[in-house]
Amino acid sequence: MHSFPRTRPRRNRVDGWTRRMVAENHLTVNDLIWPIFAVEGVNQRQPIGSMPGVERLSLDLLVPAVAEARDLGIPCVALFPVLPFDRKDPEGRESGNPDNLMCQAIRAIKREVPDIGILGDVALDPYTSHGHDGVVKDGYVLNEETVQALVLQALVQADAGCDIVAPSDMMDGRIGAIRDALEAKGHTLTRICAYAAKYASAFYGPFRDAVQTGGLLKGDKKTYQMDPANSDEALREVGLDIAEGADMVMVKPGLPYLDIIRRVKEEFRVPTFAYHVSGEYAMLKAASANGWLNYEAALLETLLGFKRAGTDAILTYGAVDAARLLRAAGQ
Ligand SMILES: NCc1[nH]cc(CCC(=O)O)c1CC(=O)O
Ligand SMILES: [Mg+2]
Repeated sequence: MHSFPRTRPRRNRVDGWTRRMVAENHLTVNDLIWPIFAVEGVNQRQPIGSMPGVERLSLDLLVPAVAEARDLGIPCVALFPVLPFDRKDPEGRESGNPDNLMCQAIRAIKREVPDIGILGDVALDPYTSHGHDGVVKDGYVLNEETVQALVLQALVQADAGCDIVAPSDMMDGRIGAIRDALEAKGHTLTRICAYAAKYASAFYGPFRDAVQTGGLLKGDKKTYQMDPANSDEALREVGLDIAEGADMVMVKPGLPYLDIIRRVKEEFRVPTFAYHVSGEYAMLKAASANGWLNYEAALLETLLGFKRAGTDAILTYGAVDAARLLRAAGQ
């Protein structure tokens, strides 16, 4: 005797309105943070070979691009400076200059586009002549000396009007040191987004092209960034950063670490961001350039995957593309 299934999951997939009604997760423009690269000069628009569609922009072009992102409803941009080599030194001292490119960019954006958030990257690698995120001695990145420099860097950015400082260096104790310094200087509402679980990843290659540190870097960052083998350690790192005063935590890279995002979110229930990093973006672009996948569809699916894993916001080079697609879809 033939029997029919009483429960047919396909019934709820039969048409668009049902699918919309039963969808468990949603991607909106409010989930997007757009990383951007600033360069010195005027009328500079420099494409980055390994990141098609991404450009380094001088401030006269960067500010209107940020205004466009604001008009699309993107809540926040993440700022990265690209310095000429002659402004770099072994200690990365330009990072603490209150009039450096980063601070100029923050002030220009706050003046012209006050209603978008600015997340300022705090790390020494764009400023050091060796490309490491810290002060190096005998081949080792010194912790306390580096933290001191990061505190100064965070303070000049906060003074310039940065809303969120985001240490991406992975030194121990830097969140507490930065929090204390911000409080002492009256920056009580400046938020800290900790790159809490940042892995020593092969997916940062195109970013190092973008900030022109790849050719400088000797060795790797394995003595400070995390081992991709580890997962419990990510929870310890996140726990420490929250205890030290982080307002938001980040997992980086994104797709290969969705399990980490899920564990962090379930364990701590704090605002949890993911960084869909340069190499992940480059993969989508390269495959779509070959006609092997559809960039738009794969981007939106990827970003929705971050939401499903428990992410509150996603740093992605595709933020403007995604915002336009969401708007066109009426979302
Ligand atoms: N402070 C370094 C930094 N900040 C953001 C990225 C990578 C971002 C990306 O790949 O998109 C890196 C690279 C690194 O650790 O070498
Ligand atoms: Mg840590």
